[in-house]
Amino acid sequence: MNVRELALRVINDVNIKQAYANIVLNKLFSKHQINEQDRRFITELVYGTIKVGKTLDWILNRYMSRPLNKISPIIQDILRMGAYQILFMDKVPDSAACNQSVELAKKYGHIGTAKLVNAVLRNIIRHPEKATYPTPEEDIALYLSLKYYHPLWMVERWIEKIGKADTEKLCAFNNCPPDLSIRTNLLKITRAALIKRLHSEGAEAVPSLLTPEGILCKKHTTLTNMASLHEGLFQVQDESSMLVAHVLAPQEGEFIIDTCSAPGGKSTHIAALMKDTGKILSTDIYEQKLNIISENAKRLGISIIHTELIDAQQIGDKYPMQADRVLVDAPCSGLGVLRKKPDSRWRKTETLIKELAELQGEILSSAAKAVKPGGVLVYSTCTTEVEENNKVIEDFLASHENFILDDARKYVNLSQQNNKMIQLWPHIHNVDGFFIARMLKNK
Ligand SMILES: C[S@@+](CC[C@H](N)C(=O)[O-])C[C@H]1O[C@@H](n2cnc3c(N)ncnc32)[C@H](O)[C@@H]1O
Repeated sequence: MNVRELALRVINDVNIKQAYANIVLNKLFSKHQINEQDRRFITELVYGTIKVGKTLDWILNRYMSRPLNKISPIIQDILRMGAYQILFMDKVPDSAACNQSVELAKKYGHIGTAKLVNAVLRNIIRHPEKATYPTPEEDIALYLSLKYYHPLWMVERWIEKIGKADTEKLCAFNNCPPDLSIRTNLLKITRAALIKRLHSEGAEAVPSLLTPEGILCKKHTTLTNMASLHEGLFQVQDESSMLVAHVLAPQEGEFIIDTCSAPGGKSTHIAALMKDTGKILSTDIYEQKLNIISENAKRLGISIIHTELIDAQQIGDKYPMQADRVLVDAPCSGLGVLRKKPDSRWRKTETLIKELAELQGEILSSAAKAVKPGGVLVYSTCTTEVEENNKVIEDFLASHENFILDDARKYVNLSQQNNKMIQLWPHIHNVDGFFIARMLKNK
């Protein structure tokens, strides 16, 4: 199988079986002997074709006499991949993109489909000017959705909530790959010493302005090759996610419950802030994910984290009024972290947002019961959507009069926040979109 055929198999698995691109790619790379250059080509082709998604379909339909979705799924993917190489990959000669796609169409279809693929792709090469979108004046939502490869419903929702200009900035931001953000393990090393160490390992590292332990790596070698990672000197974690433990403000010796905790980014941060004293109960609903928390804790030299398989909706009944502080880093739609996973934007739906909001409310109510009187409850998500954020908290406070909203801004150094609840926007704060609310239990 050549590289394009391998990429096609991955794309087809993602589009037909709803497989996760990173998982299929990892499996592929562990099964086949593929050199570094080919790996990079396959990865770019797979992620690019999937990310540009519906925009490729729109373009292809402009060159086809019958709709793209009326032909077989594998031929659709061959066309998408071919069009992506022609229009978005500068280094691939058009003729190679076209000829190789025709070969794939022969193998996975018949002579008729091969002719179709040849005709459509040659037409794109000869007449690239036909690949146009509606103008912003004609249809701003469709224009932004096509130009920045985002689902139309998402763009419409954001235009309504934050306006056209911010929606455009947000969509553009989501298409830029992030720097690697890491958290210094202050139990083992200072941030300044870690930055020196990272430089010696070939990384370009600078301190984050948002948190005292954050570091941004602009250039670095493959993570798994970095000795400093294996020595437990840092944890990969976005800067905005690091703010959560600071808002929780755990104290040495306390008992903390972290309810939705895998893979343990926040649990291990909390442990470091507690100088590895006291106890943290880190729970999740997936056993295999709990193992990852334990592995991370071990690597980072943390002893106070205990894991337990438990649905967060039951945590309050199992540990009533026992914890000094409880963190609910809730399962969410993840609309704040779209830049991290090129295939994720196409998996989201508006229904998902509504369903999650219900689950989040239930988890929060149960978690509230686990907080001691006088204790702290922190709720966070990596989404920008108000139904999963402010609305969940407002509903919670309306039905739990023994809790009051604390001002989360007091615990972190943030500008542009005009509410006691923190909402970080990717295009404004240059980090993952995150929401953090802090509440105090008075009885
Ligand atoms: C946003 S992630 C947590 C990230 C984690 N706090 C960290 O900082 O590394 C949400 C987690 O919630 C877990 N989860 C989903 N539904 C849950 C439930 N009903 N009870 C407990 N955990 C749940 C998921 O398995 C996932 O690991």
